[in-house]
Amino acid sequence: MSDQPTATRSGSFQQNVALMLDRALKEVKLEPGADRALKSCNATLQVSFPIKLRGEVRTFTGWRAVHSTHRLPAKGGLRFSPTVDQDDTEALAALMTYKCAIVDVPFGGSKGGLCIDPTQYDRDEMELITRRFARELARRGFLSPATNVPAPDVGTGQREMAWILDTYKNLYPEDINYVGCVTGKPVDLGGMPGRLEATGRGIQYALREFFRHPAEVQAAGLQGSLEGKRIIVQGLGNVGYHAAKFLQEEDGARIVGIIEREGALIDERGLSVEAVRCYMNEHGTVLGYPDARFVDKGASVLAEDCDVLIPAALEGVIHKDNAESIRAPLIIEAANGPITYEADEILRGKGTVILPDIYANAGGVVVSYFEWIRNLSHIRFGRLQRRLDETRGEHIVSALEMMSGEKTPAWMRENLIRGAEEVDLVRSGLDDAMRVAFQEIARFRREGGRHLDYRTAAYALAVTRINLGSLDLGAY
Ligand SMILES: NC(=O)C1=CN([C@@H]2O[C@H](COP(=O)(O)OP(=O)(O)OC[C@H]3O[C@@H](n4cnc5c(N)ncnc54)[C@H](OP(=O)(O)O)[C@@H]3O)[C@@H](O)[C@H]2O)C=CC1
Ligand SMILES: O=C(O)CCC(=O)C(=O)O
Repeated sequence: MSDQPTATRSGSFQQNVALMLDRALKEVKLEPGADRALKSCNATLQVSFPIKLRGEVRTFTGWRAVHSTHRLPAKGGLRFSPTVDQDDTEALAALMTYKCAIVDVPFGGSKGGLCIDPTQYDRDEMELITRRFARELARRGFLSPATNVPAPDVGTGQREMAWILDTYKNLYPEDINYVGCVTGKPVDLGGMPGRLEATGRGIQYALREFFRHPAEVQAAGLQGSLEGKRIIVQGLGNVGYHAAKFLQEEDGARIVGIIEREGALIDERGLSVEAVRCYMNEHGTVLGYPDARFVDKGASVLAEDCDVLIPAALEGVIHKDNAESIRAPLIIEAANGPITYEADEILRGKGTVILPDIYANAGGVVVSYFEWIRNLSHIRFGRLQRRLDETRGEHIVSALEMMSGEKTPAWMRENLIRGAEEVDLVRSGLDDAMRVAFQEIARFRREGGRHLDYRTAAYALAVTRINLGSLDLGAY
């Protein structure tokens, strides 16, 4: 029944990322040897720590990899999963370096992970374990607002970020910027409205931008807008749920398939994302969900007919053994590394258009950047000018009414006088980041007569931006 991760990958996650980088490096001129510097992690910390639980001592192992420090802090999520290991953590840290460069966020790349199955521990036990892990990271300089700032990833969320923040604050109360030691924390504790859904929102904005370019849409064998497009999403966690929900509710897309751990739900008429999520929250599974066809072997649904496929769960789910069967003409990588290098080659050969992870799922880190700036500036965005903007809006409405002698319609009045709330500013900044990055990648892939796929162009553009001249070249 269970549909466990099906990653059949030749080579490790890191080797796959390195192969993708190699392909892009053919498009970029670098100093000799610089490619090796780009492939290796600057530092990886491994910690193992014992905790007494349920009358016995249990030992937990975790990692925090720092891929690059050309900008500081190094930034990236923290994953709690039984499959976490050093190789995956280092691969994910490298992706963070390229991702930050693509969306022009001034961070180095980092990622962390704790090898644990969070479902096996209760809330108090998880708090104990998370706080201890945070202490191990902080004591060794792998957690601080200046050098290394974690965020949520698989198996972690606002709750874990709050525990980490509190642990750091207790260790370093004299650090006036302590609130910025993590992002993705609860809004009450200095988190940013809009960060929770930011990665999913970024997927929506990336797709909207793609569909604003008819030539790119046509090249994918599609036409029109997102309205009515048939979408299959894998993983209804933080990223997958928000992406699918916004695309359905705000763009009129039809979610015809949802693939979860225990199997998949299919409905050609469109599944209600909200209803499925509510069912999952209540029952802990999609098993037994009414009003949809259930497919036992969920991963097989990746190959079902649809317009857009959104893998939003795990790495390596599209691999050499299933790539040929994928029918979606457009794949947007909401997860990190869902397509292996070999599968990517097969899909490219078939003409499948892939919007790569280092662009597509960057919405999270973009809003993390806003959160970190807000924390360092100790003031919420818009606090100083919101009422001023509203007063100016009222003056404009009064002037219009005086000149025209007519009453302004209520909806127009509301739009003109309402000062932006913080979440409006966050969405606007995120939308801008996703639009600009898409346009830059699209330009780069065609520049000088080139005809690159989006992934190769994104990697090449990132490497160009990382500006090797500013890397740590030992000039100390
Ligand atoms: N959170 C963020 O801001 C960002 C996340 N990402 C990436 O997005 C991906 C998802 O992260 P996130 O949404 O945060 O993680 P979550 O843990 O919130 O969600 C992952 C979802 O995938 C499901 N899942 C696990 N295994 C399978 C499987 N074999 N088949 C189908 N579904 C499965 C999980 O089910 P279950 O709960 O049963 O395990 C869960 O619903 C990861 O690759 C992450 O690195 C990228 C950028 C930012
Ligand atoms: O928000 C962040 O800092 C990092 C998000 C992340 O881990 C990712 O983009 O993979």
